[in-house]
Amino acid sequence: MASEPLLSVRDLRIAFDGVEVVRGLSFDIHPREVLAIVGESGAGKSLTARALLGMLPHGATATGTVRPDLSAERGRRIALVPQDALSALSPVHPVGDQLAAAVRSVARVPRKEARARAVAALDRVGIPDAARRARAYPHEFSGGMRQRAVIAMATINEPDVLVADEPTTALDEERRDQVLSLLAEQREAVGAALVLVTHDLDVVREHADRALVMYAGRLTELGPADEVLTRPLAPYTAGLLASLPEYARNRRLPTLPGTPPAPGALPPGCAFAPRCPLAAGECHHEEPEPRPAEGRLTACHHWAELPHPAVELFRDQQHASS
Ligand SMILES: Nc1ncnc2c1ncn2[C@@H]1O[C@H](COP(=O)(O)OP(=O)(O)OP(=O)(O)O)[C@@H](O)[C@H]1O
Repeated sequence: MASEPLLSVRDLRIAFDGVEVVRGLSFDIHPREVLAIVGESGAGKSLTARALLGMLPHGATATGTVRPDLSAERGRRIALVPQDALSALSPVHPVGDQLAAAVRSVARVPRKEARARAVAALDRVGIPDAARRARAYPHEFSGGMRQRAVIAMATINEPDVLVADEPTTALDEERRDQVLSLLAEQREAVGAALVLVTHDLDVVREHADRALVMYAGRLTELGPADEVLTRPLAPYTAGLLASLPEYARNRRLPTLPGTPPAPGALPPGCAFAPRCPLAAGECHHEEPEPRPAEGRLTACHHWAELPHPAVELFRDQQHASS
């Protein structure tokens, strides 16, 4: 990507009680791009997203750098799209007042102007009769309108970076698509980049420019989303793809056997080796570093040996074990 990065993360490490759960992660975020962070539960996706916002949970210690550090300008240059629209809004203040307060928290603008921006933001996300609705309380909004209101809140100050951590997990498929489309449209409207944490490869396919695949707190693969999803270079990415219903339909067993290692109980070498059909030799004693490969980064000693299509790797493994 030609542009100067908006944010550069270098050697990010996050630990609890001395046990590292994010283990030396480096990546950039470019202006206006959608970067999806994917991987199984526990991979460190949420903590990475929270580190960008300067919102790590109590007890976490972090080293490494995020430059520039936008966390002091949270709400203005970087903003969180909350997961749960209801709890993100205060029940005791009208929605428009909450949006106006978000404006005034980062800029000295007169109340009237903040109020006008709040109404414009509600209008922009498609809330009908926004001037009147701005005076309503969250409980007077439907679920869909609340969702719209929190997206308006996240984008009202036109941040450079939006961070959305599984923004649609609690929603059914139809609502999920609506919220993601609205988020995509609003991101475009304010010109922000989006860091999108998700389990859902369909969401990545549809909405992301680049995909950062994480496994056991490390970068496994990073590259253009369509390339990563159609021709993965890392066996772990291939395993995630092999688990999709479109590939798994005709099989009796889940196609990515096993579970990720617990933090603090990592195998020697590559953390994915115990689940990897290609693991051999150095995989069991040397953890692979992310290296450039075909215009991407991949952390695998054997990426060049992946079959095409890569999901065949897991089909073969299944036949061998059944
Ligand atoms: N507050 C905490 N205290 C202790 N350990 C934590 C805490 N938060 C996260 N962890 C541990 O850090 C690791 C990474 O957590 P993280 O939430 O970033 O994973 P994730 O990839 O986002 O998973 P999920 O998809 O389930 O949200 C996990 O092993 C988790 O147990």
